[in-house]
Amino acid sequence: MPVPILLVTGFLGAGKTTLVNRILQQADGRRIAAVVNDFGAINIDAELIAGAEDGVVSLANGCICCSLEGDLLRTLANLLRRTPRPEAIVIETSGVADPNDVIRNLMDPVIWREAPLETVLCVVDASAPEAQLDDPLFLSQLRAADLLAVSKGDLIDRSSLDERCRSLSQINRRATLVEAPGGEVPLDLVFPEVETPRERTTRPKRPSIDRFESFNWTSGEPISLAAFQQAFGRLAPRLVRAKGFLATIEKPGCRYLFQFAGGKATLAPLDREGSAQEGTRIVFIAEIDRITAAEIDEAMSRAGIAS
Ligand SMILES: Nc1nc2c(ncn2[C@@H]2O[C@H](COP(=O)(O)OP(=O)(O)OP(=O)(O)O)[C@@H](O)[C@H]2O)c(=O)[nH]1
Repeated sequence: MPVPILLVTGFLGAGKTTLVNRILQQADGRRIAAVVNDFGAINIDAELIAGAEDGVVSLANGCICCSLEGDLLRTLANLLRRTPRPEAIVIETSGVADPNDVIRNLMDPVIWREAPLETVLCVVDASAPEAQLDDPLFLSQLRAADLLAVSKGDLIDRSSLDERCRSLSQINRRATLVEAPGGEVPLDLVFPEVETPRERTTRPKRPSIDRFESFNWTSGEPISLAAFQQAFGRLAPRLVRAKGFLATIEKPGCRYLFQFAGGKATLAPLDREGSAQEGTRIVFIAEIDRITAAEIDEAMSRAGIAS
């Protein structure tokens, strides 16, 4: 039996991992394998994906549309050799990935026969500034999609959400658009169980342009939350995305998930046992030349935090 692939794309911080988690929670015993691509060297997303019946494979420190394309094909081949085989495979691209390049690789005849690409889903942050609609990477992700899942509608008013949905549908008229608050999407749209997955056309590969860079910051010791907030406040204006796990002095034994996306920072306790020992690991993502590793270290140490 061929194993259908769901490809999840979307801009940095749009809500891809949140949506993949919701899908896996609804899987109801179906053996779904997840392949998760983190642009940064620290595999945060793979740790946040819980409940993949058939396991999570993490591809970190690069992008499956370019530097990690061989790793993706090898990973799929390994998943397809498993006994029993997964019933479906979800691939979450990194937010910097151009899905066209991933789709072209998935159209490799051997992969296509065994694991046809069934659905390309793009998660779109409804609350992102309107300027995002002109961003070439965003447009590439949007246009490649069969299904547009609009997240973060709760952060804007109803008429702005309707307006944004209209604009998105105009850019990609072929795609089905659904609102996906907190990553919630109807499973029958995600896995439509079509007889013959549709043929896709992709544009020729373009030379990859390095537009974003990531920085890892780690500390084996618990850090002061108040100091971190102070340091992060200085760094935030130059960042597109940040995420990571924090062990804090204020709450020993508790580990936090830190998220910065769409200009908003959140902190939530993680309820994973034994995780406090793992210290603090944060990935910062910025447009190239907006910030340096030394400036991140300097902001941290100025707030009294040592790596
Ligand atoms: N308010 C609100 N927040 C959301 C929604 N969906 C996701 N988020 C939040 O947005 C932030 C980023 O979500 P992720 O799911 O990690 O985004 P991502 O696209 O996987 O991020 P990258 O892989 O880094 O590109 C997190 O803090 C989520 O909790 C939503 O519908 N509403």
